[in-house]
Amino acid sequence: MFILVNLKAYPCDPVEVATAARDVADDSGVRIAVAPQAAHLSQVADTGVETWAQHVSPNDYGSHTGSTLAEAVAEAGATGTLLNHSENRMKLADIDASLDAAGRADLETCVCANNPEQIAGVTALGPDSVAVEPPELIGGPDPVSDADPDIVRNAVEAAAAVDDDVDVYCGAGISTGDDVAAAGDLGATGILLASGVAKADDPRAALEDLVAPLR
Ligand SMILES: O=C(CO)COP(=O)(O)O
Repeated sequence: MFILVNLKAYPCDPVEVATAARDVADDSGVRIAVAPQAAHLSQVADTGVETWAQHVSPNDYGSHTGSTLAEAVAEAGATGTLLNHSENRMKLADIDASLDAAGRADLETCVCANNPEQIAGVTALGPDSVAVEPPELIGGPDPVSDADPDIVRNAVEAAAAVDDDVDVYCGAGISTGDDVAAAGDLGATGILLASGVAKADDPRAALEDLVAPLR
């Protein structure tokens, strides 16, 4: 299982979380990546942890004020990017163009979607992975793996029907190792989480709990 920690715009210390994630990944052998704010990418990448951007713009170099170029996040040390997060939804054509931009910069890609129907649609665009995250469960106490297991099962099935080379992750409310194990049992090959680590009093302990069943 791949554990992708999205720090969103939470007021946590990105380097503290990144250092803990690096150590827990090294110790456990579990693949863990951290997706900080764009301005923190270099600091996070300097810890040695696998580093992802939260978004890249659909455009190339040029007159695009305020954009986050795929090339720039790669130069800052990112090796992957989220796209179309529930809190940063994109038009279909822009997801497609951002996937092209990520490809030019050699970034791994994970496109988020609300439900299995959208998962099928974004899988057709050819990302490396997709992540199903029901918006109503994001940031809440109930893990998607318990609260809506069918959405995960159906997302796995929907993606496989389009392209079975695309990995399917799930997220929303995941915060414990039991949640990670349950997501794996439903067919997900990774999880996307945020508050369970970024808002934890002890992010290192939270990460250790997440990987415990995977050791
Ligand atoms: O949106 C998410 C990850 O990108 C999920 O957030 P939570 O883990 O806080 O529910």
